[in-house]
Order: sequence, then structure tokens, then C-alpha cells
Amino acid sequence: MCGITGIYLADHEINTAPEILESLNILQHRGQDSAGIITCAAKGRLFQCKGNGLATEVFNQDRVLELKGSMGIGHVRYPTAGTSSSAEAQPFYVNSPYGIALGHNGNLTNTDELADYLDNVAHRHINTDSDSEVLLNMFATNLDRTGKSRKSYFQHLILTLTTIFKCRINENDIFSAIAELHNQCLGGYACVAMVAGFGIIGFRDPNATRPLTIGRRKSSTVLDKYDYMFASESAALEALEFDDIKPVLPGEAVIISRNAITRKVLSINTHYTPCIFEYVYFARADSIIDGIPVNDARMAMGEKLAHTVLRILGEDNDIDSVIPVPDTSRIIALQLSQVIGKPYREGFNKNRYVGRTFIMPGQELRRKTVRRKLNAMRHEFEGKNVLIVDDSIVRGTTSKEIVQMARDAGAKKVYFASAAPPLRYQNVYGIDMPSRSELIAAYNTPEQISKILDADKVIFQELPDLIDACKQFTTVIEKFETSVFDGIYIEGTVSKKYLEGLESNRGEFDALSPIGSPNISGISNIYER
Ligand SMILES: O=P(O)(O)OC[C@H]1O[C@H](OP(=O)(O)OP(=O)(O)O)[C@H](O)[C@@H]1O
Ligand SMILES: NC(=O)CC[C@H](N)C(=O)O
Ligand SMILES: [Mg+2]
Repeated sequence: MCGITGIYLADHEINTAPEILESLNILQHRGQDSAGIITCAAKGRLFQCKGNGLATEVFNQDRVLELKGSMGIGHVRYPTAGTSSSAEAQPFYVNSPYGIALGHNGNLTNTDELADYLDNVAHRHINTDSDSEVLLNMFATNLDRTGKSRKSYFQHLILTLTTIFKCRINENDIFSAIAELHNQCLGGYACVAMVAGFGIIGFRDPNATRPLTIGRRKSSTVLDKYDYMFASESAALEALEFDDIKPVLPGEAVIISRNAITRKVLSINTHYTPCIFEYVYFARADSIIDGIPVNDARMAMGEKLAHTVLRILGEDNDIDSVIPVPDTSRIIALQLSQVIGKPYREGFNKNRYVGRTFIMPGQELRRKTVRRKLNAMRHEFEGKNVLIVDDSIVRGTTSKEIVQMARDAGAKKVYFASAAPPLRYQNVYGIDMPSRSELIAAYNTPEQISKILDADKVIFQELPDLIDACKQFTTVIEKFETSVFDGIYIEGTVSKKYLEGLESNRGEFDALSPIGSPNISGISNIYER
């Protein structure tokens, strides 16, 4: 996951960058590694600022003020391909054809083949290891194929003004280019793109693995016109007072231009299969992802997990209190405590200035951060049997530290319950789990995991219960993308060879440079550089 956002204002005199920055702050929980914004002003001039760090570290007031234009796109990154280098901060930009920028959430599974094609056939230079740069160049190549960008100067001259406008690019060209992408790019992708001087575009892969929503709000200055916004999560749209919020559909592209808003489902072979881990962990609780309120889904997970706990520990269990691991599991633990009839207690104090651990690069950094972030309150543990609840146990980094903290604080018994089933398989659609060897449940049974974590018992949610917890709120979603739990990947998106390659390349990825001080790649009016 990453956070993506795009805004098109009806009033072309107003700069959109301050609001894009606000939306990036709201989406910060989706990516802490880098942040970036590209805007477009009069005459199709693009302005960009991006670099490593949180949005508040990359942007200050002066930098935002230099980003001119009433339309733009933004990105916060959680690296899942390539490296953590500032060169891979998004959005990416290519000058030909037309000037296109793109922000991507997800992962491509055939990046190498596409990069070869771009090099050998399309003769496009790819400057980083990012799959998103490849995706953008595929889009650009497809758009170039419309031929309109290659008309001679003379041809342009002889066209009337209207014809010239139509000749540059139109909605159908963009739809064709994205339809072609669906045939070429495998994996998961939700994207925001911008074509200089034309408009912004939001599109999702045919399986809608990664989230994207669109909303509108009445322009405060232009009569009967609307501003439009795309964002990974509805919470960002609500905060900026956009309404009529709806998901972009599987295989759909939505174009917002001066002329109109145009939307089209471009693939005939679509399956509504969003990633279930969005509901478990990634998304904010106040977001609605593909029609499912995340908060409600998490409450339902707590309820289902409660029944599993009662089944395993018995109705007459010796639990004294239910303690969440802040932040994400709070809602789950509260609901669970009510169902099992035991008090909910906050036993860990969380330092609110430390970010999310799971999406940090590098195991050592993640481990240290858990200790810095959470501190056990002794009186909640001393002499007690506690049931600690978390949304998931992935690498076991958090749970191992947490159980130790509970024991150090004097807990008698430590039970540990996870609202997600055991994560056993690699993720290839935009979660940084490229290797099974780093997943604690890949090769260990729950009993072995209890021993590794030094817990008295570890209890996992059953997969059908997790699916039910989410599915009860929707009639349109066919099924969820659950490959991390069951190893079943979306048909045609991944080969055995690819998975093996990921597994063995893992060492390389882990050796990434850790997050350092923000490395600003600079504000630039791209045309002046
Ligand atoms: O088993 P692990 O590899 O440790 O991963 C799982 C943990 O990581 C996440 O917390 P995180 O600190 O990222 O975010 P949160 O504050 O939203 O809970 C998640 O909520 C679990 O607590
Ligand atoms: N988590 C994501 O969506 C990451 C997008 C892209 N694969 C990158 O690594 O930059
Ligand atoms: Mg957590």
C-alpha cells in the first residue's frame, strides 16, 4: 500500500497544493518513507516537490506555495518494490508525450518483462528500480501510440484551433491507453495520473486489489461547478469536505478534465477482489473501502475472534482483562472484551509521535521502534492473566516485544489473540511481504509460535470468520484477495518462478538504507530544470 491522491479544482485561479498536502497528511498511515506532489498550472507547466520523509518533513509552507496550479496529484510511499531511495519517491514524471505524472499504489508482477519491452521496443529510459516508473512509461508509450503527439508542426499549423485542441489528446485516447495497460501490466495497481494541461485520471486494475475512491464538492467560487478528488481512502475526501464518495470500480478509469468527468470500465474481465488486509490493518478505521466501513469490519473481526477465544480457552477461562496493542487493534479488542464479558483495559501507552512499525523498512529498525513506541503500564499486568489482542501477527516483531513487556511488568499468564489468521504466504500486490521466511507463521504452528513469542497461548482468527466479518457489509464484492493466508493468487498474475525469485532476492531488499533525515529532491518547475 501507499497513499495516493489527486485534486482538480473548478476554479483555475486557486492552487490545489495545500489541500493535496492535507490529504497526504491524512493518508500518512499508508506510507512513511517518502512524500511528493506534482501540480499543473497555466500553459501546462508542471511543478513538483518530493523526497524521503513524512509529508510534514518534505513540505514546508514555502515549498507548498511554489507548487502552482489548480490540479495536481500526491503520493506517500511505503516501498514494496525497488529501493527506499529518494529517486523512487513518487509521483513520477515523463515529458513525452504531453507531460504525464503518475502515483501508484500496488505492485506489478511482470516489471522485468515490461522494462525489457520499454528498453528494446519502446526505447524509453527507465532510471530507477521502481515498478511505478515502469507503469508510467507503459502508459506513456500507449498514449503515444494514438499518434496525436507525433503530428508534424506543419500538420498542426493547418488545423483550426478546435482541431488543434482535439488533436492533442482526448478522453478516448486515455481510455485506450489504460485499456491496453490492463492487457500488459500484471499485479495490483490503483493509480492517479495527470496529463499536463488536460486533467487528472484515477484508475484501478481489473481486480481492484488496491483501493481508490472519488468524490466531489461544490466549488465555492465557480457557480454550478464541482471540484473533484481521488484518494486511496474516503477519510481523506471527508476531511476536505468532498461528498458523493464512491469507489473507482475494478478496471475502471475516471478522467476529470476541463470538459467533464468521464468514466468507463475498460476491461471485460473484471473481478471485484479487494485486498482483505486493508480491513485488517492498512486503512484508517473511519474510512469506507469499497463500500465496507473499516470500523464495522474490525468490530465484526473482534466479535468472531471472541468466539474462537471462548472455544479454545473455554467459557470458564481465567482471563482477567483484555488489552489491545495500540493503535489498530483497539476497536477489535473492545468488541472482543464485550463478547467474552471481560474488562477492556489499556495496558500499553503509545507514543503518538512514533509512526507505524510494520511499514518501516528493515527488521532492526522495526524491532527497536516497538520498544520506543509502546510502554507497558505495570499496574495493568502485575499478577494478572491478560489476553493481549492485535490485528495481526506478521513477522512477530510487535508480539514478541509486547509479550516480553507484559511479562516484565509482572503478568502471570499472557494469552495473545490475532484478528487475522496466520500469514503464511508472500504478498505480491503491494504489501512488503516478499519472503515466506520472514513470516512467523509460514513454517510454525500456533503452538510453536506461542513458544517463540513466550506466550501461554496464541489464538488466531479462522480465515472464513475474517472473510465473513468483511463480507457481511457488501453485496458487490465477489471475494477478497486473501493470498497471504491461503496462498491462492489472482489467476494469471503471478508465476511460481516469480515467487521463487522474490524469495531469494529478499536479502537485497532488506539491506535498504533506513529512513534518515529527509532528503529533498528539490522543488522544481520541471520545465526549467
Ligand atoms: O508481527 P509484526 O510484523 O510486528 O506486524 C504486525 C503489527 O504491526 C502493525 O502495527 P503498527 O505498529 O505498524 O501500526 P499500528 O500502530 O497502526 O497498530 C500491526 O497492527 C501489528 O501490531
Ligand atoms: N506500497 C505501494 O503501493 C508501493 C508502490 C510501488 N510498488 C513502490 O514501491 O513505490
Ligand atoms: Mg499494531
